[in-house]
Amino acid sequence: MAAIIGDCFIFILLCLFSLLFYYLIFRKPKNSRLVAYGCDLPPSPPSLPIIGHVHLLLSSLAHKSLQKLSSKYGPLLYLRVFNFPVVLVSSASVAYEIFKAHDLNISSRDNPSIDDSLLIGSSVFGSAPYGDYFKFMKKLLVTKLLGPQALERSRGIRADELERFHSSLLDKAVKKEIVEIGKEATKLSNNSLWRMSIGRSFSEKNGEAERVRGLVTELDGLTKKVLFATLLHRPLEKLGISLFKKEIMCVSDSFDEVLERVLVEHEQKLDDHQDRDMMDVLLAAYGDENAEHKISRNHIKAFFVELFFAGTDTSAQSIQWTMAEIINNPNILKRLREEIDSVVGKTRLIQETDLPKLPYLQAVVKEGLRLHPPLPLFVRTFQEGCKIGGFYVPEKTTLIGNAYVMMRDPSVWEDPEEFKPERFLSSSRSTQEEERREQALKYIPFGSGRRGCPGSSLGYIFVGTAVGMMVQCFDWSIKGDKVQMDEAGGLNLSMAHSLKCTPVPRNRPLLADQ
Ligand code: HEM
Repeated sequence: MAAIIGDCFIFILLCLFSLLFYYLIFRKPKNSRLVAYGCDLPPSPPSLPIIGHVHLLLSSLAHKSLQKLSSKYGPLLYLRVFNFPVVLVSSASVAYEIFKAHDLNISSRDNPSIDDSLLIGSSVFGSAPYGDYFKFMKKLLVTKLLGPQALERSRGIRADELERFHSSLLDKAVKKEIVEIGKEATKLSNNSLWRMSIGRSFSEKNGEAERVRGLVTELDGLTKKVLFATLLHRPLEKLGISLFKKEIMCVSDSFDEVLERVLVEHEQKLDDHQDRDMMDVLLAAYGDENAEHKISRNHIKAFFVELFFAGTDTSAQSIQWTMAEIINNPNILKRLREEIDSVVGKTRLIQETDLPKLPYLQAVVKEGLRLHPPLPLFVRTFQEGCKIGGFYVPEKTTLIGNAYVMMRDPSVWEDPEEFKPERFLSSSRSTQEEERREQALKYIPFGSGRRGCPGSSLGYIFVGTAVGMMVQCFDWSIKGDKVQMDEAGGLNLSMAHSLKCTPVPRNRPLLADQ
């Protein structure tokens, strides 16, 4: 063990010396573009020699340490990862300016690339530059999976999965077992997404489903390392170092194995399929010499990894956080229940078509996402130099937007730390499109612009129906008076103590029907 620590230490020292060497030899004089733009770089807080602000960006609750930084030094800051520029944005007004005037400029993410990896690299949709490949995949994603018509077609699948979720909770309630809400919610979003995109879910019986969910969790655990690799990849790339390659390739290979099986299964049935799912369409494009965009097998697999990573845990975390808030606020639970009982009644399960008639439930979901955005930071790259807030931002600067801070900004939100769904019921909406957009940017759990989340409607459905069903059908008892709401370290905002509670069935007539 001591030898490993010693090796690591020597390795880090070597890296630092090489970087120092690089920094001293290749450091550019003050950017000449500054003069052309006639303005200076954004303010920069004190930094450490050589490494700059790396330690702040990589702290365990990065969104919180960046929150401290912005509250002390301002909403637009210039940071350094060694000699590479990062701009940190922490206010809605600066974010608005960026998305309004520079959306195209920030529509790519300059992530590190490990050849053949399905997790990071050029085949990954979320890392793809804003170009032909991205546009081709996005069009497919909207028409086959996430757009309004596609969601309408797949409604039955989600209704089925919601019923399965309900039965599983009921079973646990009868046995008086404790439920881990996050785990159950992951099953719901994961099964629904697989069935919606490849026509089947993985079997619970032979442990296949558990294994696939485990891979998404492993991927989740890697996010911090991927952020680390992303922030450091430009200095390290020059030294030929690829961070965490072994761990990343290990998870990537396991995904590869699962997805190759599904691909082969689809290839065998391709000719018989009448109603083609997303994988069929991608396979057809893969085999078509004249396809609008030529894609590889790796592109297809990487696309599915991204989809499940982006869609499963985000929705499950939101369900968990929102339920925790509801359990901690009995008045909100009471009001929510009254609304659901009056609109849905007590003899059938809530459905997603009920959601538009349940404004308070929608407000509760939005408030959950405001206080606990599953992705508190969004990361992009400025492709070209530009002027923001009167300051110059050089080309290839990494943009980090702190959505967590923007959605708790006391100058914009009343009682920002409190769970108050009513704030989303007020009808203070402006009719002016511009003002509406600016208003919207104060609320950005799904990011914004061309690279904003394409799954927001599905996300609202997952969270709204799951939370609605749990409130409609069960009372929830917990150990102690209150659920602990501490945040866990990591790139995704998860609960430090996962929500565990016991369901107690509520609606007798509904139970009798099931
Ligand atoms: C409550 C649930 C969800 C939340 C809070 C969420 C949030 C986000 C955020 C913050 C981003 C980055 C946006 C940016 O950079 O501006 C993102 C990207 C993305 N999300 Fe979601 N998401 C959710 C559910 C989903 C679902 C259900 C899917 C689809 C199955 C999905 C697919 C994606 C994809 C593919 C991207 C990458 C988009 C791109 O690079 O252009 N998300 N999401």
